[in-house]
Amino acid sequence: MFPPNSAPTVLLASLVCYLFLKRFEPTDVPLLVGLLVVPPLIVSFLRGDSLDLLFGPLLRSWSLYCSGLLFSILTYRISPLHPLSKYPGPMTCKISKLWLTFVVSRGKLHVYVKGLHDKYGPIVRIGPNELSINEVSLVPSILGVKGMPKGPLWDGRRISGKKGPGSKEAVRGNLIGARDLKLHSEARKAWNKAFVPAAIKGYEPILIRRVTQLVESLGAQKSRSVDLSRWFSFFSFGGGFELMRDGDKDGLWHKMERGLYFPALAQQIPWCISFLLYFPMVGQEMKALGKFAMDQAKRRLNEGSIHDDLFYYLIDDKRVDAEPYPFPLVVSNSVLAIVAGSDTSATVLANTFFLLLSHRESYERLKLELDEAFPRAVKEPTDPALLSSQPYLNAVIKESLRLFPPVATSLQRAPSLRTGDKVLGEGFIIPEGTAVVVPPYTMHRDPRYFSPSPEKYIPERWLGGDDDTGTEFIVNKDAFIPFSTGPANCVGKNLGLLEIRMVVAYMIQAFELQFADGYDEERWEDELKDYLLMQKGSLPVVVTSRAA
Ligand code: HEM
Repeated sequence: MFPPNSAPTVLLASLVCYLFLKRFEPTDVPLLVGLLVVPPLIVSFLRGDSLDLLFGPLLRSWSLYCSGLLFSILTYRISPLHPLSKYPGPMTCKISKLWLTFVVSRGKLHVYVKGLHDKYGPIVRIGPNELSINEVSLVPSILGVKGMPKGPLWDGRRISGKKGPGSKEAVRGNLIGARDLKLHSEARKAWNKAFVPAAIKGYEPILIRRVTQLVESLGAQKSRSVDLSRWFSFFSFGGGFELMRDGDKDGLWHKMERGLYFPALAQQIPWCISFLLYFPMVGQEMKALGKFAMDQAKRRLNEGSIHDDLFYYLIDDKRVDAEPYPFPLVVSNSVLAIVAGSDTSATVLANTFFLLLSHRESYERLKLELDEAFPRAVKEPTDPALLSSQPYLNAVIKESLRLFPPVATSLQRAPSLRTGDKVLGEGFIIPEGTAVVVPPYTMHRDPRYFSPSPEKYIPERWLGGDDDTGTEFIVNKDAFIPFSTGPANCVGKNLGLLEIRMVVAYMIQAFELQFADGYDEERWEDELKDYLLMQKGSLPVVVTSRAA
C-alpha cells in the first residue's frame, strides 16, 4: 500500500506533530491546519509521488498521519504516564472533552458531575486535563486569594467573535475574560466601585420603581394564571428594556437565553472557538446578543451621564479622569452586566418561589415574618437593612441558592501559564495545564457539609437547632458558594441579594400565590438546564391580590 519505508516516516511525523501540540497547545487556526496537512504533503513530495497519482497516495498518507496522531493523543491520555492517571473518572471523560460537551448539550451537566462524585469520590477526572474537586478544605487554594486564575473555559466563552468583545482591544479591562491575575484585578477595580454601599444606595430608587412595576403589572393580569418565571426574567432584564410593559416583542430575552447555549458548549472545548468563528452561521443567537449589547452601549454612551446606574461606573466614570474605555471593552462590560446581572437573579427568584409554593408551611411562615416586619398598607418592604435582618427570609433565599445555585458547575481555575505546577493543601499538586472545577451544585448537596437530608428543602437548617427527629443541623458555611469566593467571586452579590429580598417581600405582601391547576411539580427540576448559568422552564402560577 505504501512505498517501502514511507509508513514509518508518516507515523514519525505524526508523533513529532503530537509532541509539538502537547508542548505548545497552539490555537492559531492557520498553524493547526498547517500541522494537520503539511507533514503528509512533504512526505509525499519527498517520496516523489507523481502528480497523476498524487491524490491516492496522499490521501493514504494523510489518513495514516491523522490515525497516528489520534492514537498518540488517546494512548497518552489513558496511559499511566499521564499526570492525572491516578485520579478516577469515566473512560469517556479521560479520552476527550467531547463527551462532556455532549452532556452539556442536554443541559444536565450539574446532575452528571454530581453523579460522578457520588460514584468516584471528592476528586474526579472529568476531562483529559481537568479535575472536578468537591472538597471544601481545598476551596481556598483554588478559588481564594492565594488560589489560581480563571481556567481555559473562559477562552471558549468569547461570544462576539474576532471584532467583538474578544478582540485584543477589549482584553485589557475585560473582567470576565481576564485569565491573568494582574489584568483581572485591574479590571475588577471599576466593577468594585460600582458595587460599594454608596453606589448600591444610588440604585435603590431604580430597583424600587421596577419592583413596583412588577407587582402592578402582575396585579393587572387578566388571565387566571401567569408564567412567573417569565415575569421574573422580564423584571430582571433591567432599565431601558421595557419587557414588563411590552413583552419580549423584539426577542431580547430569547436572544439571551439562546445566546448562552453556544458558549456553554464551546467552553468545554475552548480550542474550537477559533475554528468556529470562521463559520458565520455558527452561534447566530450569541452574535445577536453581542450586537444587542453593542446597541445598548452606543445608546448609553450617547445619552451620557444622566443615570445613576451601573453603566455610570462602567462607562462614564472613567471619562472624568482618564482616557475613555475602548468601545469593544464597553460592549463586553455591557454583555457581562446584562447576562451576569439578570439571568442569575431571575433564576434565583423563580427557584425560590417554586420551592415556597411546593412547601406551603415555609410559605406561611415567611408570610408571618414579613407581615410583622412590614405591616401591609403601612410599610412597603423597601428598607434594605430591615430586609436583610429577616431571618426566615434569608433562610428561604439561602436554601434556594443551596439547592439550585445559578452557576452550578462552572467555577473553573487553572495554574497560570508557564508558572509550573500548583500545590494545593497538603502536597496535593495540580500539574500545569490542568484545569480544576469546583461544582457548587454537588458541594451544596454533600452530606458532609449539609445534613441531615441535603437533598431536601429545609430553610430551618439555616436557623440552627435540630430537625423534626431531633437531629442537629450541620451547615458548613465554607461549602456554601453560590456566589463563588475569592478575588473573582460575584461582584454583584450584594445588589443581587437586595433585589431578591425586595422582590420576595413585595410579592408575598401583595399576593396569594399558588401553582396553576394541573401543574406537575416534577417538571421544575427536569426543566432546569445548566448552560453556563442555570436556565429555567415555565412556572404557571395563579396570582390573587391579598384581601385588604
Ligand atoms: C443574584 C444572583 C447571582 C448569583 C448567584 C451570581 C453568581 C456568580 C458567580 C458564582 C460568579 C463567579 C464565577 C466564578 O467564580 O468563576 C459571579 C461572577 C460575577 N457576577 Fe454574579 N451572580 C449573581 C448576581 C449578579 C449581579 C446582580 C451582578 C451585577 C451586574 C453580577 C455580576 C457578576 C460579575 C461582573 C461577575 C464576574 C466577577 C469577576 O470575574 O471578577 N452577578 N456571579
